[in-house]
Amino acid sequence: MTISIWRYSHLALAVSSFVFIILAAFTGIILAFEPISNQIQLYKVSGFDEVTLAETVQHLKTNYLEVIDMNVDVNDFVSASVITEEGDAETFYINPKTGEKLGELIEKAPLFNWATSFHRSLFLKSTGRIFVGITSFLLFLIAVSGTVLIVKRQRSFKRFFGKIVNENFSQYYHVVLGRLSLIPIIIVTLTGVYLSLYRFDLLPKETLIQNVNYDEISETPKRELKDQAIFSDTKLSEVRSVEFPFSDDVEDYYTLQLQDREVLVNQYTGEVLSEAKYPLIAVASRLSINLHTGQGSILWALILAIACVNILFFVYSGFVMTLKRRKAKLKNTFKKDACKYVILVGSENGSSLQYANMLHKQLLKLGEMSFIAELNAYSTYRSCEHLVVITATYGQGDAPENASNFENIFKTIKTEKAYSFSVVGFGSLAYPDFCKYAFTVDALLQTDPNAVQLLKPFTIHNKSFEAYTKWINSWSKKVGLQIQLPGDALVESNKRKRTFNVVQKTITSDNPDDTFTITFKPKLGFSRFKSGDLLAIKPQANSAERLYSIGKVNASVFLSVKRQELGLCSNFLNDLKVGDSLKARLIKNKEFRLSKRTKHVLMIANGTGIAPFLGMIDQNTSAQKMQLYWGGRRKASFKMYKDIIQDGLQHNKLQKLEIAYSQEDEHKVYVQHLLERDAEHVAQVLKQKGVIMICGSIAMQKDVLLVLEAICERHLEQPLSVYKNKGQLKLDCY
Ligand SMILES: Cc1cc2nc3c(=O)[nH]c(=O)nc-3n(C[C@H](O)[C@H](O)[C@H](O)COP(=O)(O)O)c2cc1C
Repeated sequence: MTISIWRYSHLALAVSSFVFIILAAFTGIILAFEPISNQIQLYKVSGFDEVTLAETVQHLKTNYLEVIDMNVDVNDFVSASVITEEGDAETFYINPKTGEKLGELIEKAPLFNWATSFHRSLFLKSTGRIFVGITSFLLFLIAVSGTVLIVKRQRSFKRFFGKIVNENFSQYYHVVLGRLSLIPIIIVTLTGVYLSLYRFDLLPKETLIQNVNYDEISETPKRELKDQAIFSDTKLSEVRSVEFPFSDDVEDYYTLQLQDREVLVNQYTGEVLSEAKYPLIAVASRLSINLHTGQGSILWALILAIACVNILFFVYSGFVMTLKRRKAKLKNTFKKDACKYVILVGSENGSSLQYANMLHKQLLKLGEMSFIAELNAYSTYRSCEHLVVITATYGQGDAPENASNFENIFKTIKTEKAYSFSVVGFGSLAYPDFCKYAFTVDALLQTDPNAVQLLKPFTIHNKSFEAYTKWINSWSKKVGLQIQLPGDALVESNKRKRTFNVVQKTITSDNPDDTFTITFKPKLGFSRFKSGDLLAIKPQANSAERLYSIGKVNASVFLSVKRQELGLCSNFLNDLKVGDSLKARLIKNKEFRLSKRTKHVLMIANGTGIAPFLGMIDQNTSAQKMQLYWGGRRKASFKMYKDIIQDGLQHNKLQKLEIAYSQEDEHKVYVQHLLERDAEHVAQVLKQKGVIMICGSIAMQKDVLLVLEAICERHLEQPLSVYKNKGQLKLDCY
């Protein structure tokens, strides 16, 4: 699949450095805990910020025989190297307010020692340091290319932190965490590169120059430390270290390392003999070390640790996405001009490609000549009789990456003979321009005089396999083929099957629509499923699984099934009798579960789509406000659901029931008509954070969504996608 130069760079950089990145991130997590463990040691005294340098130096001079130096570290712990009254040379933490010993210096734990060496050089000395420096730079480039990809995805810089639709775990968190970790990662990589350059002396040299005029040094006027301005006016928090005079000789002075400069001070008079600002390189090096290691700040160290964990996640999720994209490869057996069927695909992340490949493979299996290509590779197809375009939509109704040039190429190509075309759009209702690019392609194809539209553009929300199967059925009927998709590949996981006993079943002939309800009790009392989940049934050992939306009624699995004349699974279920058992899989369908926190839910269904809602009504113990709009053909169609509904109404589990019959009166009434009639009420449900759930046929879903879109625009002045993004619209149509 063609990918953009930015995505390619992002991927190539990641592939070339991921082993080093993993090692650096892993050791980085360990090292982030070093400054944290240091800081939680209690060597910082209260009121530290108020202590003056004069106070501490005086205490040190009084308490010890000799003082060599004193240091203040990033944690504000003060240490001193002294000769004690007993004549021992010692270095320890002191209380700056008294000069007394507080404790021994913190020794670096062996784990941190190990991690530091590994993180810096992978135990490979200079060679390792070079690798680590390069890895740091590559990670910086990965962050930059990732930023460009996010900007492109969001279609503008301004929307960089805008909402991301959660369609896929890896992709969603790769982007969301990528944005959050961007700044820390850029800082940690740039400082890493800087420290490597510094270590290898590749930065310009700047040295600190001090000029002491030894001829003018004088012992008078002698002053007490507290009267020497440089000591009494300097707070300890401004000091990095103090080197004490080596002897009483007036030419030996104090060397004060302050935060921004070095000052040399006459030990008798307190006169500043010389002072110099640190060179920029030294300041930058110190800042780099602090930013890179998190020294001195628990918060920053924690941010760095989280960024390192995120880096490990990016490696994982990046590879998951790449493998998914690579899985969707295009393979042709025949030449483009020899094929009767041509499938063109517009895809960015590979899922539409997988679906298109399924059709391509099934056509080849049936002995048909099929050719598959990306939309950007559009060309002449001499033997093409049926063109199928399967395309996703990106941005604001734009083409996916591998279809970006299709419109231009299309305009340059002249077809020579008649062909049929059908367009399938993959998209998501979470975006305002649902499957818009599919409609663009359809309109474009209509401009070709040789092209005849075989089917209207068909839209698929959230990669619904059921919806795609439905389209395949319509299309294959039109072209005179019998295509059966190997659904297992997409929907079947390795989860184990359970045994269910049939405890209730209605008789199909009692219902005017050839529909029945059937209830299964899971064996061994299994009850960890919810209304809205799916039951996957294989009617025969080698057939594809069929999925049914279930209701949980009386802790059992409740299905409503329409028997199809030639339907393998519906007839298999219809032949079951009370007492029979069945092996099937329960699939969690999180997207169509009803949260207990939802206060108000408006349920819309037609036909057998009522099943999950009957379960939700039956389970409604938390006083949720439930309203049901159901569409059926005749009054008799409703009979088999009546008991559960009446029980719901009686016990106030269901507050409102609206039914639309399409074949009872002269005028056909459908659910969307009732919704239109109750437009203000529907708008109120959304406005008050209620949820709308739709279950049933795709055709009904389409009509209902059009009405809901219009209601949102008219009454709420917002597109429906806003509510979809907030989780207030849940769909399960097939
Ligand atoms: C950044 C982004 C933008 C999208 N924009 C739209 C859109 O405008 N309209 C739409 O219907 N779907 C949109 N989608 C959903 C995709 O079209 C849908 O997930 C599709 O199945 C992806 O197919 P692919 O994996 O073949 O690229 C968008 C998805 C992403 C990640």
